[in-house]
Amino acid sequence: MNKQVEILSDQSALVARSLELILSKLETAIAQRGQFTIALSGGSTPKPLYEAIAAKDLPWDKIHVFWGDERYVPPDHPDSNELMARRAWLDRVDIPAANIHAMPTLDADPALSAAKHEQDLQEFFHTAPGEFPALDVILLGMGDDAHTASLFPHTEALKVSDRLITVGNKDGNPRITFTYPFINAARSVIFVVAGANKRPALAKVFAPEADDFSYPSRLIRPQGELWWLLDSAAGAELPN
Ligand SMILES: O=C1O[C@H](COP(=O)(O)O)[C@@H](O)[C@H](O)[C@H]1O
Repeated sequence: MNKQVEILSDQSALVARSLELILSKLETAIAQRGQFTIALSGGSTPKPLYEAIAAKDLPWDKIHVFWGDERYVPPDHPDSNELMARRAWLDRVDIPAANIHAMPTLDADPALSAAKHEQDLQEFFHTAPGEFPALDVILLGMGDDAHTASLFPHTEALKVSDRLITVGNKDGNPRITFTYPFINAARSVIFVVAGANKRPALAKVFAPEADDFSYPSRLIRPQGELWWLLDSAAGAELPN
């Protein structure tokens, strides 16, 4: 694992650096493999980044968009991660509908949605059950409880290591989420984290010793690159 930590002066510098890094991974992926695969995070932090990506002139037909997690709500619900990304980015550019690989959220049983999405991913990446394909970039956020994607502290999703997709649990409400081994198979994992409220969780995630099940972002140890892009409010108390 190649881990890099950058602390950016403010939110706009954080967005600019995140954009620069993603565009460099996109250029390499398209030059080497003819397409770029990226999984998006939800929450509030990445919205200005998605708006900045939408303003670029990119080869949209070669870009495939996935989500690292989704709230179990219809795609037009205000809490939907898909809706946020569509409004901020995808609805503003000429990306083919077939390149948008949203997580299903309309089944009676979230486990069925997770299984369907797993199958979709296996078909897209031409992988067999039990194999973990490598996305070019997985963007992640981190909650102030150190959750990432929908891998929440002390939940069953943290024990799932034989699948790509599983059902997360946020205070009793289901979510759909990438599993940690699937995230760890990515070529680049990029955390984008902002705000002073994230400092205590970051201290635990960066500590040499702490419990992975209490601080799930610690489980993210990818085979490829691991980037932590932080604004100065989030990164203020990290050791140099
Ligand atoms: O619930 C979620 O929260 C995390 C962190 O969100 P933020 O608003 O603190 O940036 C996010 O990464 C995840 O995708 C989302 O579903």
